Amino acid sequence: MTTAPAAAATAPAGTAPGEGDLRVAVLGVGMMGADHVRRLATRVVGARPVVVADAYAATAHRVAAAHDGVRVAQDPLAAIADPEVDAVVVATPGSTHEELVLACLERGLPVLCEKPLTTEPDSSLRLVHAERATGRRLVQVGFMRRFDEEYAALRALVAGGELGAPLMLHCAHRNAAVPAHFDSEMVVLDSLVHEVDATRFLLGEEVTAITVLHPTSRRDAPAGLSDPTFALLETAGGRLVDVELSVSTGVGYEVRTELVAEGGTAMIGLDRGPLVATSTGRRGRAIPPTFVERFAQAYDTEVQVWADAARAGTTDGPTTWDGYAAAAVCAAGVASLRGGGVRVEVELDEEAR
Ligand SMILES: NC(=O)C1=CN([C@@H]2O[C@H](COP(=O)(O)OP(=O)(O)OC[C@H]3O[C@@H](n4cnc5c(N)ncnc54)[C@H](O)[C@@H]3O)[C@@H](O)[C@H]2O)C=CC1
Ligand SMILES: O=C1[C@@H](O)[C@H](O)[C@@H](O)[C@H](O)[C@H]1O
Repeated sequence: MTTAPAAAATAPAGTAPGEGDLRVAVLGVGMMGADHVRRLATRVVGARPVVVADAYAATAHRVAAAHDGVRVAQDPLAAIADPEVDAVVVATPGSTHEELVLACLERGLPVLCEKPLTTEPDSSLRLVHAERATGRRLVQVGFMRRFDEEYAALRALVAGGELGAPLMLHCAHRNAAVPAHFDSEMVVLDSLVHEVDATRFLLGEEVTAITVLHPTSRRDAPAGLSDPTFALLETAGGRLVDVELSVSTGVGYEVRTELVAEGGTAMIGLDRGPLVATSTGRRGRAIPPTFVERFAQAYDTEVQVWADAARAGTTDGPTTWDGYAAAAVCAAGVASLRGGGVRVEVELDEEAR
């Protein structure tokens, strides 16, 4: 199991390009990729974006034009082969990750691959082996919650023993909306995958079985989507984790985790920011609209940790094994869903650990 990453130095706003900066290619500059380009250009110290690539050339040109010194590569493989690129951020959809990460490994480039590492365990396992064959750690998987201050604090509480032995986690994961192509299996592969990694991170043990169920769907759920989804994870130590995933609430972005332990409970993810009271009768804290706002600090720290390690010739953070283990749980989750909510045991190739 990966240990907690060292806290990174907080980057000052607006970092000027410098000699010795890590020159980064960002592949896929949709929502996350464009956000990572902005972060590399303005907040991460010692790294800067130099090349972007996207299946839609117009998207790549629009993102490149917003930042000085960023070129557009013809395609992602050309960006990876570019001699002026030292490291790569992969932010294309999960189905494309295996080919792109393999190309980075072949060139010996450090890579920050957005979650999920891949969308099936077999392809993730191939990346575990391919990275190992290089003799180095080169891949950090984008499970950014590990870098969120609240998740780190909850993990420290568990590790410090103040709450006694953990018994259960209650998790809520709510999106106001998801893209039109999202179906019920993507909720498992793209959204639940974060809760799987958070479980492994917080409890320090593997998930061994999963059950995924659908209660009555909200009537206004998008076509192809039964919403909400309920998942029950069982861990190697006999702990239970329940997860409610709602991805079309229309409200905002809410991610909560409550730990139940022998000696007490602890909850993270309550609404943040100032408590506002207005003459119009509103009183309360704001709910962030999306993950971009809720996890802004986590993404910044994640990319800074990655860049610092890459410049030092190492890699930190979630590993290909973490990506593989999460993919194996999610594949079992999809099997559970297809089987109408049956309990499915998770198969892990322990020899590859
Ligand atoms: N860590 C987190 O909280 C989040 C992670 N993600 C992950 O980031 C990745 C991207 O997600 P989004 O930005 O939301 O998707 P998006 O659809 O907004 O952006 C993806 C971009 O990749 C481009 N693309 C697709 N296939 C390509 C290919 N073969 N070569 C080059 N470009 C290609 C698309 O044209 C698009 O511009 C996914 O792996 C997703 O799971 C997404 C949202 C949040
Ligand atoms: O990774 C993410 C998205 O892809 C996913 O669609 C959302 O449900 C998650 O909350 C977000 O963090």
